[in-house]
Amino acid sequence: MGKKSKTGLDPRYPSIDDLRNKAMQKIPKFAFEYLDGGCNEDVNLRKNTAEIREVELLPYYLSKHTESVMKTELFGHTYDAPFGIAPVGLQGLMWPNAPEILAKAAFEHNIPFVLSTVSTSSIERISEITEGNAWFQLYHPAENSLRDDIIKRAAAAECPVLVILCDVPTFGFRPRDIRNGLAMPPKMSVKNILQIMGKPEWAMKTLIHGQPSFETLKPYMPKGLDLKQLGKFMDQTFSGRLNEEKIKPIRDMWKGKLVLKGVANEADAEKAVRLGIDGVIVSNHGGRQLDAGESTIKPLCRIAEKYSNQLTVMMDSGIRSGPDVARALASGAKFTFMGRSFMYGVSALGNNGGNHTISLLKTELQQVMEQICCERVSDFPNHLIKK
Ligand SMILES: Cc1cc2nc3c(=O)[nH]c(=O)nc-3n(C[C@H](O)[C@H](O)[C@H](O)COP(=O)(O)O)c2cc1C
Repeated sequence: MGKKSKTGLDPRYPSIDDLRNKAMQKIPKFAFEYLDGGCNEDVNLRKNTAEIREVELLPYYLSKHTESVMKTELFGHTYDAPFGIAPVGLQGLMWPNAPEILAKAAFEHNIPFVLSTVSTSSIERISEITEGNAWFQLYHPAENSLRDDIIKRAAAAECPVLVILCDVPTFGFRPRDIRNGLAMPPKMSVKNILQIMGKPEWAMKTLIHGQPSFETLKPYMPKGLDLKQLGKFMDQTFSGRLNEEKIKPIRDMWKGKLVLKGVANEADAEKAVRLGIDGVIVSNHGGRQLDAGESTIKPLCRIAEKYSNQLTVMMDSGIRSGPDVARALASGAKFTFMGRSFMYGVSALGNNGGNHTISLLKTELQQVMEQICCERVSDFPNHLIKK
């Protein structure tokens, strides 16, 4: 651990970019490129952050200011900050034990942690760490019996929010992963072994924690699958294409809050309202699915304007700083999520990565709020410069 600054931050990493650079040094290339990349030519990946950063905020320096508070009420819970940790698959491949490290940090900071179906810790373990506060993201199973079983487990684990995903009807086309022959567990090609040998801490920690595996799915997987069989199992088990017929029974069965993630236009938001969904995450999966699509800030503005009174409108994709969170909130998001930012943090700093990244984002966001004289998160839209 480096020396701590007054804010509790490690002064060597005062930005998400610093954490990204450190993560690149610490983890094998195949794992870093899986985390860092978008799809095809990475056009949408770059646009996500670039276009959020075109949003400008107005400061009101002479206004009366008492205090700036970033606590945010969402689905009946008051979180300490208006951002959470988005679901990320294969987390333990990037850094051993990553989902548990991040879930613990999220719990301690009182922000939401969302566990992916294909993460490397189980629903039950993450629920234990977060005392039943973690959300769960469901990849849609092909078989109804599997769907029902996983939903029952999420309910038994007391997850308050179930997130269903509509933006993965097909696997994204990701040239780096194809070149790297990315597989779970990692393929032991000569190239990959050489990459692992160059990252001794990652290799040692992976040895200690064991090879990452899909812990939530373990009960349904035949034992001893080789790589080819594992790929076939995943293809047969999940059918990512969501539609209204598939959502209806989930809505009937799930008594908690239901969130649709991956919404990218008003027509799907309209359907979400009709289906009785509680909230949407306007998202393009961090630019990993449709390179020719819009950056998320654009549909966010349209969807928030039209549906904020019927749905809780949230957003992810491209957010890399406190000012970015502020820009998204000013553009109409009630809450925001980040995927890569937290994974860079945990890959760079291990056990302290979650805590450091959350503290960094909170410090930056607090500074923006005080700078522009914004006392409550809900006041951000009053600071938006409309173009
Ligand atoms: C490596 C990686 C794996 C992901 N896996 C999942 C997943 O399993 N389920 C899911 O709903 N979203 C997944 N996402 C998308 C994130 O939940 C989130 O939408 C995205 O990371 C937001 O963009 P950002 O990384 O720019 O913050 C993944 C994203 C990344 C970077």
